[in-house]
Amino acid sequence: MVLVNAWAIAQDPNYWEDAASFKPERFLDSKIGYRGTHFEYLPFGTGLRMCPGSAVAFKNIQMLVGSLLHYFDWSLPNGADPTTIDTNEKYFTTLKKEKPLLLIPKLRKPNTLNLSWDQLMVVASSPDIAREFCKTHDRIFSGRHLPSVYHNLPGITNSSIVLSPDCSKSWKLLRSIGQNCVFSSKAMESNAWIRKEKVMDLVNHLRTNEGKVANLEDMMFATLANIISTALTSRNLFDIHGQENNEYKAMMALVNEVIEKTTTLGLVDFLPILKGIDFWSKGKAMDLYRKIKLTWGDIIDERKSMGRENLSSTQNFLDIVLADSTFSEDQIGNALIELLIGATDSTTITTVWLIVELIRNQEMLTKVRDEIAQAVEGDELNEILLSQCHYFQACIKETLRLHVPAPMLVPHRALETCKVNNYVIPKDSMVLVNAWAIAQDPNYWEDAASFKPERFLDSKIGYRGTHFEYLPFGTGLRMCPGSAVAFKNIQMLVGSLLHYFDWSLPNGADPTTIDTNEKYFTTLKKEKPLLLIPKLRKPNSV
Ligand code: HEM
Repeated sequence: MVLVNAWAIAQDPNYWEDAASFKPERFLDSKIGYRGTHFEYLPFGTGLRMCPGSAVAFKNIQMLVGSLLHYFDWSLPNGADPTTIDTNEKYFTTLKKEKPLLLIPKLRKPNTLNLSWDQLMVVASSPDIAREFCKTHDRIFSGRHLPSVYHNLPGITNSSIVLSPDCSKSWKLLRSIGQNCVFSSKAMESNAWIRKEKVMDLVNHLRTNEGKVANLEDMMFATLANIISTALTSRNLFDIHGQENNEYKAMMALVNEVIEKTTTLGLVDFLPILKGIDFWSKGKAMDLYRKIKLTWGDIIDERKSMGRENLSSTQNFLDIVLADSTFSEDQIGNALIELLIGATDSTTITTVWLIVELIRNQEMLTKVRDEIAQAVEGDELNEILLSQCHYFQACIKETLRLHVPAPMLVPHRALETCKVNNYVIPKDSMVLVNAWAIAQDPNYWEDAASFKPERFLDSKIGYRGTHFEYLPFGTGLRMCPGSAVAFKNIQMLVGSLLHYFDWSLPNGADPTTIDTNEKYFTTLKKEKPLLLIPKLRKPNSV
């Protein structure tokens, strides 16, 4: 193996004066270029295997950084001194800045930036305005903005429910297949065994690991992923008992990476002017395609090998889309990934906060357990019995109010110019509904910052999008179709974990001191993982 140490060469004091300093002047009036003809400077290599993209890279860097410096002033978070910015590096095959580059932009000359290059954004922060956007003008605001990463995945929008740019034919087709296989009351009833089986898999795993610290967030995520992947494809994604296996870890990393890639917005989402030089999204898109194939490739191949006749008899989501020749394999992979993310990410967040709130409030926890025990009365826990537990359901609703998992829902897009509340909202504006602010509004919620499940007892307020002061699942045409599924999953999963186990914090810490910091990007999660120790409450009841 022959390595050319371009780093050492570029630091060689025989060729570079004061080599460790950043001195751009050395390149002024110098003939040294990056095309591989000056052997003391080889950032792109040289010879036959030299990087063919050197000039493209140079132009991209020039345009991207040039625009960012021209249009914005940049400061460090918390007003830190720019000269103190961290310059540590990390090295594997490339040499990167170790910590992420976090900076705050401020427009330098607001008038020099043509507004049509910007993305106009409108935020609805009260129930009345949310009603205007999502009920009165529902159809007009039923578009979606496509995150930049998807601009580079041709054809993918035709296989999307969440990100379909409008309520297109393929959106309707996929929503109706989803309705048949997952969302409808009939589908939920026939999938009840899946919920129970996957939750009991987790209960049994915890039983054999009694007394050991459990990363409950990961385990609940894996359980929810198995519930949805079994409903969609008749296969588990995770072996819940093999959490130490490399296969489990690789799948967890893969799914988390896909979630991060599809939900993270890039700079180009806010500054569409950068579209032409957006190599960040292009790279991400190609990687995403590969990851989606890795996640579902085997499962799709397996189902295909069963032959059409057998597929139609089983009738899960994958079988139906495979039998219908409308979708390519890439598109099917995308539809599956989207439903996997939709069904796991927000639901896991809610299960985590529900457990945190109940563990901090022992009185409420006892009330929930007594209610479940009374409903079960020596029987096996099941979702029909759990549906009689009104206080527990009120706790779930209150968790969805106080910890709205998608605080701004999923961004909507104006399909036409429309007047709302005397403001003209131009076509293609991004519309966000601030469901978080609405759920904290003191005009609608007394003592809004406190966890008080009682407020939902004897209240008509439900989560189906008809009460505009409470919109955890959105409302209108683009409302979450999985709200009832999510509710049943949370009920069964958390109900079982509380019924079968006592939970304590590692190192005997006081449960009231459990960390409740949040982190926000498109969803609002508990910042640190939920680590708890299970102890069987009634060993013979499992
Ligand atoms: C606690 C759990 C969940 C929460 C808080 C949640 C929340 C949401 C929200 C806020 C939206 C966007 C609504 C809007 O833009 O107006 C959405 C869309 C969606 N959700 Fe959920 N969701 C959850 C669980 C689920 C589950 C379990 C599934 C599938 C089984 C699912 C599938 C979807 C899909 C497919 C969409 C896209 C709808 C469209 O654009 O037409 N979600 N969800």
